[in-house]
Amino acid sequence: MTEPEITARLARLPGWRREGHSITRTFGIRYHGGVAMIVHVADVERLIGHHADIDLRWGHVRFAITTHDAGNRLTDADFDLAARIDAIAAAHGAEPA
Ligand SMILES: C[C@H](O)[C@H](O)[C@H]1CNC2=NC(N)=NC(=O)C2=N1
Repeated sequence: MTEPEITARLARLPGWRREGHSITRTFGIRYHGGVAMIVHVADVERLIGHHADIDLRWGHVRFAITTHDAGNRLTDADFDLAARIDAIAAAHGAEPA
């Protein structure tokens, strides 16, 4: 993806931000709720064949997405997964953090 493409896709995903060659978002959620949310995300990841780097902490969970197969560059699949994570987060009552 070109830089203007990345900027345009990111603008349509409020809450996600660029961190180097990844896009990231943190949600507030209680620890065990975070575990349940991650299981749900993992099911969707398996379906679409694309996986986030996930960091679960006490009270929040952070997702970082890049395409490893493309040499850690941002691709369409990253933004697709981000939108799916937003939907799952909403279903689990996760708060924007
Ligand atoms: C064979 C399989 O599709 C690849 O290894 C997939 C799996 N999930 C992946 N997820 C992410 N984020 N980047 C990848 O390059 C990637 N590659």
